Amino acid sequence: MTSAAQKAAAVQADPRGRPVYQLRGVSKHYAHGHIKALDTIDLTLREGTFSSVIGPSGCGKSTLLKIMAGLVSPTRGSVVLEGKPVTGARRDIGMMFQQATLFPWRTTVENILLPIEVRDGRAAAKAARGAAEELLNTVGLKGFEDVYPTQLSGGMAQRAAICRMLVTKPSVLLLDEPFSALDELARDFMNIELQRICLERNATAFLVTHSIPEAVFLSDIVYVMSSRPGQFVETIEIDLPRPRTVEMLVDPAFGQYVNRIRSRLDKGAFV
Ligand SMILES: Nc1ncnc2c1ncn2[C@@H]1O[C@H](COP(=O)(O)OP(=O)(O)OP(=O)(O)O)[C@@H](O)[C@H]1O
Repeated sequence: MTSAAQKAAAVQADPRGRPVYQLRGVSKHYAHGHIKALDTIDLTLREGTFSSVIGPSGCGKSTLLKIMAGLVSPTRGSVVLEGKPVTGARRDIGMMFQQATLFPWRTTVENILLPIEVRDGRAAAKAARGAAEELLNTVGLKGFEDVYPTQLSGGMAQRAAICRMLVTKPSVLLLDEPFSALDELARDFMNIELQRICLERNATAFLVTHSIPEAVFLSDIVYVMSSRPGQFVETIEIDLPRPRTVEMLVDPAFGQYVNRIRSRLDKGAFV
């Protein structure tokens, strides 16, 4: 069988989708081994799935995300994305952080085009302006192309940051508490936006969050992490229909998932 045929057979054999990201035995120590941040993480992210990790403060969630992004090297273990080891920043990875970090001297559209400008130069960024405007349109920021970040609300700035993440057409999205600085209403709205974007693009996404309802709302799979050194202590598949809606936040089935994760965190993740 050819490798393409083998791949197709493997996908057919597993209805959950093609493995995109694979972490095997990933551990991370800082300070010459004095701080053990992560311990033997195994993780497979499948194409088109949304996964979250939740755990106590300082358990190693951001470290895990940075290792996946190629920004930090693991002490042990391997990280493979689309069959190739992750050894540094990659074009096919999109990232979003708690703060939008837009440059105040650049307009909204210029901020969105920055990754293309840095990567491919000014001419390429100029040529991509139409695509950037299209993205702004899809997140409800039509008409804000030429305003400066100080004129955007927190939610609008994060929507611009989503566009900046998507403009290079990444195949995976790594999200480090992207909406935690927003108020609850704006956060619910942004989570619905994020879900829509991921479903439309069949994106593979991985989210770090402190919010149990947010993890349940967005995810197909939630990984519960122990306190440092972080290990996965439970993997919970969220079997709720998509698209998920705000009404589902008060659904008993939703509440059961939230309670299950909360009790797991109470029971062991903090010790
Ligand atoms: N560059 C570093 N050098 C030394 N120690 C570090 C470094 N980065 C993180 N740590 C330590 O590693 C542990 C895990 O940190 P990390 O930021 O990954 O946790 P986290 O789960 O994301 O925390 P939080 O939920 O509070 O954001 C912490 O004890 C932290 O102090």
